[in-house]
Amino acid sequence: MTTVPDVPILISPSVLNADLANLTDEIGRITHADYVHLDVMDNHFVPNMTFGLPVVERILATTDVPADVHLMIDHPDEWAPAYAEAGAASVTFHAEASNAPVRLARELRAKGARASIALRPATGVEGYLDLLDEFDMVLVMTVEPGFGGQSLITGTLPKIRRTREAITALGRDIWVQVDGGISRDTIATAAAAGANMFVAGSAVYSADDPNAEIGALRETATAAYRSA
Ligand SMILES: O=C(CO)[C@H](O)[C@H](O)COP(=O)(O)O
Ligand SMILES: [Co+2]
Repeated sequence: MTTVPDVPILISPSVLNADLANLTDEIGRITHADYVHLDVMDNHFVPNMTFGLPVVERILATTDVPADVHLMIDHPDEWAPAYAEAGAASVTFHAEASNAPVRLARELRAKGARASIALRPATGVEGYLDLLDEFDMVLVMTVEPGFGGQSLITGTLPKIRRTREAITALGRDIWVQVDGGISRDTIATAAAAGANMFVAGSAVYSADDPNAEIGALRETATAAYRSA
């Protein structure tokens, strides 16, 4: 982890585009990561399906890298607490899917996880600014959730900026995560807008040396965040 004034710069590789039949080995290739990002999809909230709690539990049991679970599922109020109970360091649920985001965040925190709320590209942050204190992180989706390997939607950058401004005004240590289309070409823009935690799937797993790629991403983001 690198820290710029008050803010840790964190790289969380997504295993979505890794070899899902060899997850232990694939996670073993990202030992320089701060977190491992686990995309849970249910084929209802998004038009794709990955893995669920039993697989996440096995990953948690076989890796020392803290897990950053991204739930792209309906009914997170019902399902998310089990991921915290299983030992995920951070649990992110979608604002669009939750009926009671504050209650759920409190439950996740009570179970020892960082509580995080995700916003699809079309979901504004304004409705959540008064609730920021209830969360440890806001995930600003930089692609439509569902698939890896997409291009970052630049129209999401103002939302990253607005979220960071509100957090700074509050004076709290709340992280801003970006997810989707993050690579050496785009990470500086997202960091300069105020993101401090970066999910990168295809950029890390298509690299010959995933750990070297993580280092390069972290270095670029740190420089961009500092100079913003
Ligand atoms: O949540 C996600 C997709 O919904 C993934 O985390 C994300 O897309 C990572 O993949 P890439 O870095 O290849 O865009
Ligand atoms: Co994700």
